[in-house]
Amino acid sequence: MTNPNAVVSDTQSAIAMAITAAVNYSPSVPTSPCNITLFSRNKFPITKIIETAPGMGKNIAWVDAMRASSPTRRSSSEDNEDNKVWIMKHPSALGMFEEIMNAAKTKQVVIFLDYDGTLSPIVQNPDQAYMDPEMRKAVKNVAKYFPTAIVSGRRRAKVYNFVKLPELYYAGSHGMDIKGPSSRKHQEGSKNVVCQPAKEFLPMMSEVYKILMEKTNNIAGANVENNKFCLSVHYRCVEEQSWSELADRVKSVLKDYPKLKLTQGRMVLEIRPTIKWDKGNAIEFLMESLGYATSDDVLPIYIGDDRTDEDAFRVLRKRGQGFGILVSKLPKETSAIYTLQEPLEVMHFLQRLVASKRPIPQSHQQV
Ligand SMILES: O=P(O)(O)OC[C@H]1O[C@H](O[C@H]2O[C@H](CO)[C@@H](O)[C@H](O)[C@H]2O)[C@H](O)[C@@H](O)[C@@H]1O
Repeated sequence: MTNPNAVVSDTQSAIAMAITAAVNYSPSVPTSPCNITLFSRNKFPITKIIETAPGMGKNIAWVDAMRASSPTRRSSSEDNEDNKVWIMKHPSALGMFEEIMNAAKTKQVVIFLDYDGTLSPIVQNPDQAYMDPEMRKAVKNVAKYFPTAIVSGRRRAKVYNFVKLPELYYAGSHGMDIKGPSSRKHQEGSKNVVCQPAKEFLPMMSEVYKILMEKTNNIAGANVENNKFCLSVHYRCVEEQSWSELADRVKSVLKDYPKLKLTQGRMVLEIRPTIKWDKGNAIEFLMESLGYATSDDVLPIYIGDDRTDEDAFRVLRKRGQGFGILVSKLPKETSAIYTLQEPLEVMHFLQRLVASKRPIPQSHQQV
């Protein structure tokens, strides 16, 4: 029997590209949704923005666009070589921990954390992407020493319900809904931090949500998630032969809403306002709110796993400050500097950050 909330492969979303190209997946892998683990070497191409509402041509079906960007299968020795080169370019943040700490020595570290795939493993039912209590404890401890923000595609209230730590900053809807902590020791007055750059889109988003629900309700497995300033149409549990139909229906809705655009994440189509505001803008805003807009004495660390996190990695690169850390087991094109393989490693990294702040007990000190 299928476990509706089984942890699924980080790369499962890449099956979108591999669906018909037999070379791209093992024939022994089952193809029905929600009980499968399919493999692809690179999920990044499918998470890019694929089209915006006004320009959606019938000929460039999104599934085809995804197929076109699918990597072809290569021999495992080539894979290993790729992995080696990639990991040299983006070393493990755990392996480089001392270097990171050296860079942080005289600076205030600020922590930005993506949620899905970073703090919680990817699961089939988005409503059940729970956080491990040990991970929660690690995040809670980190926030005792460093200003900490969650930056997620989820609606802010929903990601808060998973994380449940009032001392953090939360940027929901891919950064379009930011709020400061309801309790925080680091920054007095920070509870007033609020930013909703797409506020005027709210009635439109509610309207489109209802229409999408109606349009997709007879496609088995389709799930529309209302993330307030963006909408997620999940197809992880949709039979692959219906993906094209689902995409067509979503696109047909968007034809009437030229101010909305369609982007793609892991097994999810995302509908967002066309405004230029992403996770990168969100971290700029938060850095400014924390008083570090132009400071040299700050070291932001952003940990995320998805294409949307690349906007934040790029901002850090541009600032020439801090580090982006990509959570991935597979080589991917990224603007992050370091990598961690999975949420478990994220937890270990956070725990080490906390340990680095704790005084060494006298009995352990070297003389
Ligand atoms: O920015 P994030 O916090 O990473 O949020 C991005 C999207 O995450 C969620 O969807 C993804 O995770 C689900 C649970 O593991 C999985 O079922 C789904 O296939 C993934 O796409 C969330 O449900 C979306 O609303 C977020 O936009």
